[in-house]
Amino acid sequence: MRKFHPSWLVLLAILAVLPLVASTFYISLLNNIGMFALATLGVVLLTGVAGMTSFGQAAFVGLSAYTTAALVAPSTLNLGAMAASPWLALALGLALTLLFAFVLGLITLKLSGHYLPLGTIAWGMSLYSLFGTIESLGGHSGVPDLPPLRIAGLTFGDGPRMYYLIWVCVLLAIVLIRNLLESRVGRAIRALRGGQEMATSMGVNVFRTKMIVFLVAAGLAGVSGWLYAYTQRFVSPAPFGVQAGIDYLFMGLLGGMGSLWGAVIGSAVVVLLREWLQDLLPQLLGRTGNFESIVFGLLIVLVMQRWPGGIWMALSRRFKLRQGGHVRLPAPGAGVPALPRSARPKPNERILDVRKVTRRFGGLVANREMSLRVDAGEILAVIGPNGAGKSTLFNLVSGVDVPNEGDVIFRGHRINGRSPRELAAEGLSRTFQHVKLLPDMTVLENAAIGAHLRGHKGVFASALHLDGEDEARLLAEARRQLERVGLGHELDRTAGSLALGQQRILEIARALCADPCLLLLDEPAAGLRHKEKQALAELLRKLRAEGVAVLLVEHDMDFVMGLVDRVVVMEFGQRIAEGRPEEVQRDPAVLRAYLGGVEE
Ligand SMILES: Nc1ncnc2c1ncn2[C@@H]1O[C@H](COP(=O)(O)OP(=O)(O)OP(=O)(O)O)[C@@H](O)[C@H]1O
Repeated sequence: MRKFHPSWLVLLAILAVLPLVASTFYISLLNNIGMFALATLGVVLLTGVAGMTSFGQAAFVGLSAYTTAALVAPSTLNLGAMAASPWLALALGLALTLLFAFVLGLITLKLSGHYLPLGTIAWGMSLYSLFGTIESLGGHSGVPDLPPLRIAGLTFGDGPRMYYLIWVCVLLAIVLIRNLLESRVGRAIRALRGGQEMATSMGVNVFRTKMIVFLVAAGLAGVSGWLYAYTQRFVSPAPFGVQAGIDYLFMGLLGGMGSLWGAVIGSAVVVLLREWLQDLLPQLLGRTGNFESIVFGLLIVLVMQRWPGGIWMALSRRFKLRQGGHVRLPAPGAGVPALPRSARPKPNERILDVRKVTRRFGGLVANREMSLRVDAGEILAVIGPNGAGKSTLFNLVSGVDVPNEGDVIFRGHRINGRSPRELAAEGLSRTFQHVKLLPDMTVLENAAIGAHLRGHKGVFASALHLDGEDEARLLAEARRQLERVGLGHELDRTAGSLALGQQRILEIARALCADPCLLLLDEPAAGLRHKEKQALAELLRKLRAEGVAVLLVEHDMDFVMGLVDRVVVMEFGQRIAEGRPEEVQRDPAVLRAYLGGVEE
């Protein structure tokens, strides 16, 4: 059972008491804060957690609000008593919002860089225009006279009852999303920020995961829109334009994109400040105008400059609150059944066989008829001067790139053109030349991303916290691998606080969580101190003894020569030597390549 921090009780008590002491005016402000917070939670999830900037959240709120209005307002479709059911309005509002989000997601989520935010602006503008042009929905004048919300004989006006309903929705959303983010699916969502290459190499279906985030964010906007329609009892296009989409982003930025509570704080700051400034500024300046927008602009610049993590981050640092939620740390030896393992290769089984691969970039031949093989329980290093073609070869083997000619055979199967995700499922796992960890996530969570394909629970089970056993097994596996590589005492630390050497070892633990039979290491010793290199070499020897095949691309000769079984030397895209370290060190072609000449 998940433990709740005592501050939850305090918060619940405050939220319960507020409408009893606040005036009607402040209750309606609190209602607005709650509705904004719901939609902003979606923005935090999309932009803060998954790294996809969206200006289109307001349009989804509007879609749901308009669906509700169309069903329940007497001036619109007038579908009779059945259509006036708030549950039907909620279900249809959500369904339509999710359908739109799905279609828009299909079109825009494959866009990268600034094309995605531009895409969200485009659909935000289109939906806004659509709301204003449908005459049966009142055009730009909107839909008036929605009936109040009635559930189980109770009427929810814009007073305390509505307040409780809105804030129950907000708290429920926070709990469900928090559960989701601390699960296997949540780690995949958070991995999106570490770059698609890392996520996909760990077996994450990047497009599907983006779509999940997108739909969850749209669903939150949908609930917010439904509540909005019943609270305001009037729906017009104005609150759902691109400007409103920017406001949601501001709320997230002000509150803090790194935390779900940032959405609540940002919404509260914007709603309250706007209200006060709208009264105060005209009095101070002696004239009316949209002055609060100028103040907001300055405020955003100031907050971003002073507290780039937003107000929530600044507060939690000030009061030393824990960041990043509570990881479900598995107890050591807690009797959690181990995850099933794939069939182990036999000793000396041929794991990787690269046969005469050629890769051309225009007129440049980066790899020319390159061949090499790696067996189980063997460490092979590929070395060569800068530009020799090592990274190209690494990309061809890891599924990042496809050879023009030749074959890459992995455990007897040709894998040319297979995606890194498919290769991860087959037992090929990798680390990166420039470490790709999620610095704010714990060591344990980072490692557990590697076990993504070995878990099965999806979004609903995770959000409802019905993934207990699956999650316990994944985290126990992550713990086992961290102990295997010597990081068992750092489970709860954030990955960003580790030294580079430990980060590289953490990447190896993450790769091991996938239960690989081939480890691909891209310059694993780069930037390490002497002692860290020794620790890394020790670990790789241990893995070799356990039957793992290791292929590493490396520049550091001392590291390579003292560790590996065989070396392949490349120059100008070709293999110029292959053999045991002591053999290649004496090879005249190798000496020529490295020293520019050899004395006969
Ligand atoms: N995507 C690409 N497009 C065009 N040329 C490329 C591409 N990738 C690599 N090359 C070229 O292929 C050659 C081999 O590059 P590669 O990065 O594989 O060498 P390397 O041995 O890994 O070098 P380093 O040790 O400096 O990383 C270089 O001349 C490089 O400029």
